[in-house]
Amino acid sequence: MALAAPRRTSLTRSLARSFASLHNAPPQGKSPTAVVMMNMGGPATVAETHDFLKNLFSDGDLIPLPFQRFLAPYIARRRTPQIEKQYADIGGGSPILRYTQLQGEGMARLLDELHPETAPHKAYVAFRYAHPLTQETARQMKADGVKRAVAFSQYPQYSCSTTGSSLNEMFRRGSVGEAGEGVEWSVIDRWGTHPGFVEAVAQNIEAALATFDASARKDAVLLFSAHSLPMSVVNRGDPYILEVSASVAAVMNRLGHSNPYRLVWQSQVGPSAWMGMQTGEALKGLARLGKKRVVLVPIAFTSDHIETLYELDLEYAAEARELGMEVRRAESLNESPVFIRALADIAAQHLRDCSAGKGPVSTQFLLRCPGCTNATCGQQKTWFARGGR
Ligand SMILES: C=CC1=C(C)c2cc3[nH]c(cc4nc(cc5[nH]c(cc1n2)c(C)c5CCC(=O)O)C(CCC(=O)O)=C4C)c(C)c3C=C
Ligand SMILES: [Fe+2]
Ligand SMILES: [Fe+2]
Repeated sequence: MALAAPRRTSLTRSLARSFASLHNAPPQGKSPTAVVMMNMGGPATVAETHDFLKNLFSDGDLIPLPFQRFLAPYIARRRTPQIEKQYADIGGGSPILRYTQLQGEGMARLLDELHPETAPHKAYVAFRYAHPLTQETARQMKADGVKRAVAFSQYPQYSCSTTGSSLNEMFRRGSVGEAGEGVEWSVIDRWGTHPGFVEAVAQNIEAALATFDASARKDAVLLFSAHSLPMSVVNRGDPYILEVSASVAAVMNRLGHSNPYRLVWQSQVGPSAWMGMQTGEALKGLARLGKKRVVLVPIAFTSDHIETLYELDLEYAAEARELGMEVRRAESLNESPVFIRALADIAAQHLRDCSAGKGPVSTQFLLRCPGCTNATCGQQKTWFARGGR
């Protein structure tokens, strides 16, 4: 199939780089407090898919491969056509940069009001596999003369394969001065039960439920769907499964348990064992049991991506319709003002805690997975716990 022309052709590499810093330029003389929005990123155009996949498969914190330097480009090349088609089908690229930019700008503006002591705040985007890459953002921070920086994971729930990988990369860059000399760092590593995040998700579920006939609404099953994790990662003690479950429990409490629900897992890659039950299988099972109304709820990512726009909306929704089901999807957090306020609140509380002497990292952050053998994880945690020194 011919690929659709990229819709966001203006989102080229150079433009993406200029998005590394988002907020208004700080007043002359006062260096900004950097709030670094860390996430995996996605190809802004179809043409960037190969580089995105190559960076992703080269990351030993996400996918440890034998002979990684040789195998990663090979796997990326082979996988590119299939994934290019998916990005073409969702409109020509990933919207993650656009939404992270919008969320970061809104957050920084609110943060100036909520915590004027550390103003001006400036949001930076640091992606692990797409532009602006962590190293590009680090250089921008150095150019801006940043002296105080908050590494703010944009994954609500912590996994060593996601947040851990982003922090490892920032540690590798920051510890050799790429973000500037003597920068004081602190970390926001997880916030999956923050009331503002929970409220934003709950409101999107309520909006989806409202589209069903009033008489049928109460019977609809809420199917929370999160990116799965290989069992090898789960079994070394990674906290992601627990933390996603805690998010779901908090959202259901906020909804007053208005509907029956399950947490299921999507997007597994390759032949190894992954956390289940898989979202597609769960839909089939519910249809078999006569449960024909479902709301799919993305719970582990803060904006749309191929897992929502392609896998949930195109693949699973089509399959479910064939099974005679009525499926809705709760909107991703994207431009939600409730969510943007939550981000600002999380950052403000963190800065208050730092000022109160509670230290640059959370207690939970310091505990490595019991089965972790990745030396960088240990060095990275020690470095951030010392404020980046
Ligand atoms: C919380 C979210 C995510 C976790 C946890 C996660 C773990 C994880 N992912 C892979 C392998 C791949 N993931 C890919 C794409 C992708 N992954 C996430 C999120 C999480 N991944 C997102 C949002 C995306 C899509 C990005 C976008 O559209 O903007 C891919 C590439 C696509 C593909 O080839 O299918 C791979 C590969 C592993 C191995 C893993 C845990 C160890
Ligand atoms: Fe993934
Ligand atoms: Fe780890």
